[in-house]
Amino acid sequence: MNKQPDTASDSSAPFDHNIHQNVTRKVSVAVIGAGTAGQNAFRQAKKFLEDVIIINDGFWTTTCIAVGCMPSKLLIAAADRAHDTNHSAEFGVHATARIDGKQVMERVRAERDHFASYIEKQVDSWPEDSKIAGRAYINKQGLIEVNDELIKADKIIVATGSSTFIPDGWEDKLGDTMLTSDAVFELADLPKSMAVIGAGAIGLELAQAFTRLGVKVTVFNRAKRVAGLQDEDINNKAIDCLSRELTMHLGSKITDVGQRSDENSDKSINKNSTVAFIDYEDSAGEVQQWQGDYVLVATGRRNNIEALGVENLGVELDEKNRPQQLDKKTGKIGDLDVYIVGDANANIPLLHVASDEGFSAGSMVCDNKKDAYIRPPATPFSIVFSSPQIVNVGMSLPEIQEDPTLEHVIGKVSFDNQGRSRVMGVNCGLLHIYGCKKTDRILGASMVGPDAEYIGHILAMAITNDLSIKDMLDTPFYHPTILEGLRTALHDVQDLMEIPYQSLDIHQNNS
Ligand SMILES: Cc1cc2nc3c(=O)[nH]c(=O)nc-3n(C[C@H](O)[C@H](O)[C@H](O)COP(=O)(O)OP(=O)(O)OC[C@H]3O[C@@H](n4cnc5c(N)ncnc54)[C@H](O)[C@@H]3O)c2cc1C
Ligand SMILES: NC(=O)c1ccc[n+]([C@@H]2O[C@H](COP(=O)([O-])OP(=O)(O)OC[C@H]3O[C@@H](n4cnc5c(N)ncnc54)[C@H](O)[C@@H]3O)[C@@H](O)[C@H]2O)c1
Repeated sequence: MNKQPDTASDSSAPFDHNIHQNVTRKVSVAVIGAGTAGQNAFRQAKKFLEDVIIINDGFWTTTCIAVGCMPSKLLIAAADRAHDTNHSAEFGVHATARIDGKQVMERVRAERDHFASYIEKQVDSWPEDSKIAGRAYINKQGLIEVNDELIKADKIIVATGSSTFIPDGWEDKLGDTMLTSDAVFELADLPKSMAVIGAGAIGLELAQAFTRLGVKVTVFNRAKRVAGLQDEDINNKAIDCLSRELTMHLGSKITDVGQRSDENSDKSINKNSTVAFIDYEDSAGEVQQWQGDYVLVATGRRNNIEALGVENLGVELDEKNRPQQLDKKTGKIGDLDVYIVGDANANIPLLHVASDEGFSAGSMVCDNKKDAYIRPPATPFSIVFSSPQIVNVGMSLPEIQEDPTLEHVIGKVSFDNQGRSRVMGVNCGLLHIYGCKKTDRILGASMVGPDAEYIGHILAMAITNDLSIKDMLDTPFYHPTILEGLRTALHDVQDLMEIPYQSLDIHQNNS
């Protein structure tokens, strides 16, 4: 736990280094948090500066590898194998998967540990005196308290990540029947049943994976929305595709959660014979109850900043603990010598963003910026690894609609009958591309459908590199691919444009 503010040495002046205290170290740069953002920041700063330290509480192998991106994708990989085995009858291939739950979970952990070992090796190679294992707190004097140390740093990079948000009281009420993404990958075996609360990225990915592995999963979400989709048509299509295999109570209101003893419960899962329950009102307002082995709480994540003491450095936080005056390119806060990067700044809590921001902040703290490379803020881009995948790129539809100068058109393609998607039996989906009428450029896109991760990458590349729709349509699309669906949507955008397609005329006039 964080230490409390040192009231004995209270000071109203932020970052006041003149206050006499028993400083144990003075360094140029302190990085707090050794996840992806912090490790990148440390490595980059260390290239140019000797006296850089990194302080971390908990494991040093990053959230992404230990409990995030990688174990979740490993579970999905096993689930997809099972799903394909069990759903090949339409191809005339009949099989039933025999799922060994213990082996599934063991592989998830073994492969996760394999990835973790590379990070461990890297951290091991850093000088011992530059690493401190412990929870940091920034005191009223702007000094870092950690273990028995009091550290004065000229520049501080905060990379403390985020944690699962659990609604008040649920942890106590659910006890051992509650899971979060931190605990779920430690399950020794697959349970029989599970509720997943939250239909965001974490909830959807894990709910579908466990369903495909034979667990009876029920998803609860308070909004009639999945993955936070903001384009109604795409949201409705995603609900349509996903609900073909997932039981989802969208628009439901949870009124209570808890655990109770049940003699019929599976003792191999729960030695105390307890089961979890959820009292809820369904979307029609009917009072209902769910009962099962576990409740996986996936109700969002919050940045780890509330009790860190960044206010003592002069950082202002809003009511949601988001730092004000954040330079999204570098993580720098106003003109302070403070950088807040990765999930800690609550801007875009995704791995590639944490990685880039950490690298940029690590470059910024070096005096010799000649060798520094500040990465431009990435085009917004997210993928939910459900089947079908859900992707958002660039500006969202509400953002575009808010700006009347962005005269937009929406190019569409359905994947329900798209050639290759149908061949592969993955034909459920919809892509919307938001194009700007005047500039022939893509403003953004939202999609649910097969191969969405690749379509998303192509669209992100087009937006980042300012490619026109015409540039994209002049690029070959191989036949038969799912990506041909992207071309159909681009053609649809073009047909709605005020700029006529001129490729042939231009070439002829110039020759
Ligand atoms: C289940 C799950 C699946 C995900 N899947 C994806 C995905 O597929 N793709 C994707 O892009 N993103 C995914 N994410 C998000 C991604 O994992 C995060 O955006 C990313 O890991 C954040 O990195 P970070 O460096 O900001 O924080 P972290 O890696 O969390 O590092 C923060 C570190 O700071 C430490 N710390 C906190 N407070 C203190 C303190 N006071 N003193 C010292 N140390 C402290 C923490 O213990 C931790 O070690 C997923 C997340 C989860 C939970
Ligand atoms: N593939 C990926 O890139 C990936 C995968 C997993 C996680 N992540 C990252 O992790 C972050 C956190 O993911 P998340 O899914 O936990 O959060 P989220 O904010 O995306 O989704 C939380 C969901 O829980 C619902 N919810 C909240 N409180 C509720 C309640 N009391 N009852 C019912 N529903 C409730 C919300 O309506 C929302 O739909 C994401 O924003 C993303 O940045 C990314």
